[in-house]
Amino acid sequence: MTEPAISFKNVQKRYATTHALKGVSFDIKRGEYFGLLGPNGAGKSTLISITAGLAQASGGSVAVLGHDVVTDYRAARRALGVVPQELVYDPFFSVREMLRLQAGYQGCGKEVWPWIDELLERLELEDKGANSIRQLSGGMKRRVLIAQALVHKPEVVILDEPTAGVDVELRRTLWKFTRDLNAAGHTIVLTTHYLEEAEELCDRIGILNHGELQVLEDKAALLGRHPYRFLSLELSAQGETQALPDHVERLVEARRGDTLDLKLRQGEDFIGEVIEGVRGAGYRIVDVHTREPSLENIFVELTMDKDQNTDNEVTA
Ligand SMILES: Nc1ncnc2c1ncn2[C@@H]1O[C@H](COP(=O)(O)OP(=O)(O)OP(=O)(O)O)[C@@H](O)[C@H]1O
Repeated sequence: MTEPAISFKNVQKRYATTHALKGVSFDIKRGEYFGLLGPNGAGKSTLISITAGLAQASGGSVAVLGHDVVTDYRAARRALGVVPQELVYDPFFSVREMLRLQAGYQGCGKEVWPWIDELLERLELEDKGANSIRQLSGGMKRRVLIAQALVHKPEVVILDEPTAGVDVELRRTLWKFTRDLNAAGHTIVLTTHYLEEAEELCDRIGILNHGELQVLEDKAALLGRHPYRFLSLELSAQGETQALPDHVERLVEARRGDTLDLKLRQGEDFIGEVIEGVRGAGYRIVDVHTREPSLENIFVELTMDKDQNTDNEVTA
């Protein structure tokens, strides 16, 4: 099969007062680990809800492995597992019963029970299978939520902010789990507000902003395209100091105690000249750190520029 994992074609969504999606078109390739990012109110959840068949598009279409989510919804739903943000469950079932029941809703029988046990093991829930869900901690419920979306072994998995509010250890477990799923051939779509998470995990990034796809790019290319580098200088004043020269002052992003943070344009602002300028003003440089821009820096820059240049709409 050569169909993309998910194909969005001119997807539109209008609510009474909001144009939440303004014609979004792109493909998520089979087998990739895709990061869907965007500021609050950008339209990510709306796009996911339409893909999952929970909301109807006002225009355009979405297909999962070539199956239209409206006209061929059974096959589309079978191919897709969506891990939602909230767990809706019947508190009287045990974890294992609930997962088996969920598999039943998806049209699967006992053939997936070994897979359910494997999920429990890989999500470190193996000793919780017999517990009722209401006895579980928040972090364990989160893992059950993931298992629930995967009971039918969907080829395409969407994770909607899977690590919001979870501790570092569980975050690591979930990262490894999703990586392993991806390595086993599942396409992963991740939405997250933790940009370092997207930077760590994703092959390709899409950024939605005000209902439009603003960026669709390989992560490496996106990180490489950003023409900045950050320089932090730890200073100690020796006797009299003067104001920094203009060519240094205009690069200053922040002063934190004895540390000066600067943002240098690659190929235009040179570290040697900055250091000379700082020394010339009477400072001793105790330590130097340089850092390439992170996805977070790029995200802020791209989404801020858009706000300032073309759109003054305020998002939630
Ligand atoms: N049921 C609804 N009725 C009316 N407007 C809605 C509804 N759901 C979402 N919206 C609006 O549509 C826009 C997109 O919202 P959406 O929840 O898809 O954004 P998001 O990118 O998922 O944001 P967040 O990161 O905050 O979850 C927002 O302006 C939101 O207020």
